[in-house]
Amino acid sequence: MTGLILALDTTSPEQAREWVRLAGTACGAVKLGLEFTLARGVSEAVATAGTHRLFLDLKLHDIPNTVRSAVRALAPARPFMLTVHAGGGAAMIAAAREAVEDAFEADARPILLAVTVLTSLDAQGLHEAGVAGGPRQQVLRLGRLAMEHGAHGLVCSPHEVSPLRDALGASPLLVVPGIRPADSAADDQKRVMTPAEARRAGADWIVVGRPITRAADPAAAAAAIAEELA
Ligand SMILES: O=c1ccn([C@@H]2O[C@H](COP(=O)(O)O)[C@@H](O)[C@H]2O)c(=O)[nH]1
Repeated sequence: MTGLILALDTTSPEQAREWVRLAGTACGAVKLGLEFTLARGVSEAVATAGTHRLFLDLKLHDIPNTVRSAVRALAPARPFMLTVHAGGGAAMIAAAREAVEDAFEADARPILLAVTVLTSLDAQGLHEAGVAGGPRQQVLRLGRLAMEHGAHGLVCSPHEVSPLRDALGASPLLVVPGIRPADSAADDQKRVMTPAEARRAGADWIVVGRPITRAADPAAAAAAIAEELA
């Protein structure tokens, strides 16, 4: 069963709430990230998510001590999921996990996700950043590292779901952006698949923003994606 997380990329709480209303029961959680929280703060993110499960996608990436403190600071928000960059390394991921264990109440611990390789990067983008090997190789390397050092799951593109399952088995929760319905125009997302393809690959959750929020009819777009996942 693959769930839909709606990415609410806006600075406006009113707009975010309206998208959630339009998506209705199609979405199983909502994601608020840097754009919203830098403009409005974490408390407003919590208020905007309302009764929906909140994925706080802050992609923390700093020295271990700073990330540990930042994760601790998120405890009052009680997010359902939160993200760190796997590229921050073993000690940073372990520090984030320590904070999840010691700062959150047992029934409110978030799922700690490590972002492997951003879905906006293709082989050329990785090469320009000095990474030898393609996205698949790098995702597998970082995915293994993150899971060995305390992450509960990984953020990856739909193209790496199957290789990750082969390498790491069923236990990592795989959360997958880079989702584009068939016939979508090309944009900044480079490693993409349709919702149905991601479901067949074995994604636990797909993350979808603009294909819903920028659609002429967001409610219909969300319903169509939910249908592909059913
Ligand atoms: O590798 C990553 C990690 C996170 N994201 C986030 O997902 C959504 C995708 O939105 P779309 O509008 O569907 O492209 C967005 O909030 C990103 O910050 C990602 O795309 N890729």
